[in-house]
Amino acid sequence: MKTSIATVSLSGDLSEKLAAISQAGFGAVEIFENDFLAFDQGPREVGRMVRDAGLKISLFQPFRDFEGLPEPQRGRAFERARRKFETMNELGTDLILICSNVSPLAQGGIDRAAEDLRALGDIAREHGVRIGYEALAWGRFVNDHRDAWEIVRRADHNEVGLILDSFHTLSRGIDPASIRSIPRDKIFIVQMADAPKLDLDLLSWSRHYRNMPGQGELPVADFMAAVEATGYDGYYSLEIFNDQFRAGSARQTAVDGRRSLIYMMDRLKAEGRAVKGPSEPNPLPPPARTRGVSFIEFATDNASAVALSQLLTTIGFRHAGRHRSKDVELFVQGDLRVAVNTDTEGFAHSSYIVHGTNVAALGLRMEDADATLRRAEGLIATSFRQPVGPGELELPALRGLGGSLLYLVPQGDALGRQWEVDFDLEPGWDAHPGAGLEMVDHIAQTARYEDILSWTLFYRSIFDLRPLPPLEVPDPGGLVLSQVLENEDASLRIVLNGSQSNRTQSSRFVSQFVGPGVQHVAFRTADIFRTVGALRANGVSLLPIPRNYHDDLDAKFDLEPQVLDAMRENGILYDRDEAGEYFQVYLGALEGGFFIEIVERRGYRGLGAANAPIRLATQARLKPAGLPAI
Ligand SMILES: O=C(O)c1ccc(O)c(O)c1
Ligand SMILES: [Mg+2]
Repeated sequence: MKTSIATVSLSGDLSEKLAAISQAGFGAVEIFENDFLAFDQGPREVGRMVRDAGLKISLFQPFRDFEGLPEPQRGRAFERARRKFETMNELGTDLILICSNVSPLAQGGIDRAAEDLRALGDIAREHGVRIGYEALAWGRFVNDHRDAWEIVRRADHNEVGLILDSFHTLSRGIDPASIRSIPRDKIFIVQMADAPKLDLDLLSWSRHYRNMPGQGELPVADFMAAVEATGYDGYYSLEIFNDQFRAGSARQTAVDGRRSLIYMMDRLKAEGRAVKGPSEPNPLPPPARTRGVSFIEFATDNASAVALSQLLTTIGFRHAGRHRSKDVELFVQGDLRVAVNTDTEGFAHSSYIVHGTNVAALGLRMEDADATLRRAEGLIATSFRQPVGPGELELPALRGLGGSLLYLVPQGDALGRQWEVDFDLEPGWDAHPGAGLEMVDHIAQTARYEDILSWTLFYRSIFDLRPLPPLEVPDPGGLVLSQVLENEDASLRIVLNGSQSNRTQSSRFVSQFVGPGVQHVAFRTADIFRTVGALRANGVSLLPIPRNYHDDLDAKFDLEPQVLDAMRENGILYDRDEAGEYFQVYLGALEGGFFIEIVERRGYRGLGAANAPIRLATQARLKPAGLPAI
């Protein structure tokens, strides 16, 4: 697959963009005219910079408002084009994009447009360049690739071809199958973009909300499959107009872009919908199944470890053992494994220095850990290794959110032995029902707002987690975007939260406390009332929920009075969906803002989104009194 990306997709100046694009492994770049015009070096120097970065220029764009003009504008448009061709010769590119006319002066008429393109094709040929015609979704007369193709067909000129752009086709609901009957040599380049479904005018939607294939909701795979069916073997070129990407890290956006194309192509191949060219690299290992969370590892220091260990013990964990060669203590309850790492060297220690006490690593149970590692590397994720003691297990690991680690824990024998091999364990260490906490229900990670799409793609492409429709949750300090991802059997649920306001709990966690990372973990119990009873007997205080909330519950749901009273008394939140019921309770936060949630799920599938604003408001209100520390 030949990959390319438009400079308009990234932040920074032209040289920063080129460095990021080259580093992410793209073969080519579309030079967006503004990036060139605003740069302080001439076309020859820019061409050299591109080649020095190991890239080609796939396209120079856009050339606007060309076809179907009356004189004298028509003559001027030709003159303008001639000048661009000269620039292209100096840049060292042979393809320019002409987007369909949006000018009120445009006259329309398919044959008039075809004649204009044919005449321009002659001039292009003299300059050794080609022109590609693209239907903008909001073009005045041409807004559909089928019409653009008819114009190109009638222009009947070697130097005149079609440019397809998934956004323009899919945003208008045009069936991409219509691409299958276009001859491949007339498709000069294919631009790729996805987008969330929004009820917005086409131009604003396109200019602000495009995202990478696989990050949005448009049927980009069907579009790409249709292109593949033609035998097209040119560039897939990302053209992503997105406000967050313009503000984010160019390097990250470029990596995400390459990841998205590799992921899309891999999906198509797996479904038998892509042409397998001889030059294609080996397919990625298929996404291996995740089987829930194996362990959670905190990085901390000796002083803070006291409070953390105490918290774990009061909620029913027992100390189960100690690492053979590192300062790591293991705590166990039900299927839960929590490691508290106070080592003064290695990864956890660096994590502690940077973030303070935090969840430095998560262990994910993988059906095939090695295959997942290879898949992740194929999707240009960063793997991680650190020295292990003699005879100790080395788990494959990836860099995750905020620099944390995701250990890929193999299933079967190795999994069972992981603790025995590396830890000195106390007798009966793995049979401890404690307060009834059995497993991890979900992990909530807070990210920078502009990084949520990036991590969504990460979890989706590598771990095959399915993103649910994103939600906006009100916090007293602003809105929080909440993106849930889950695996097939919902044994792994990850919630990504991020906010544009700097006054929300999420933003304060990122900017003032820990940085991007795990902000809360929800443990699941089979009986929340019993668990809460045990916790209270241990002196654990729970987040008190306002009376109004439970009065409203009473009005909304037909609950037993004793159950409602018990919920009121213990600050238990409640929700119900067509599949069942959900109970939630929150503990106070540690210094830095990490907190624990406890849930009971009776068939219910969601995460209690309706209760999140109540919880956020309560945490914000109690902040000065010290229950939740943030
Ligand atoms: O928004 C635009 O103007 C614009 C310009 C060039 C393109 O290729 C495109 O898809 C959109
Ligand atoms: Mg385009």
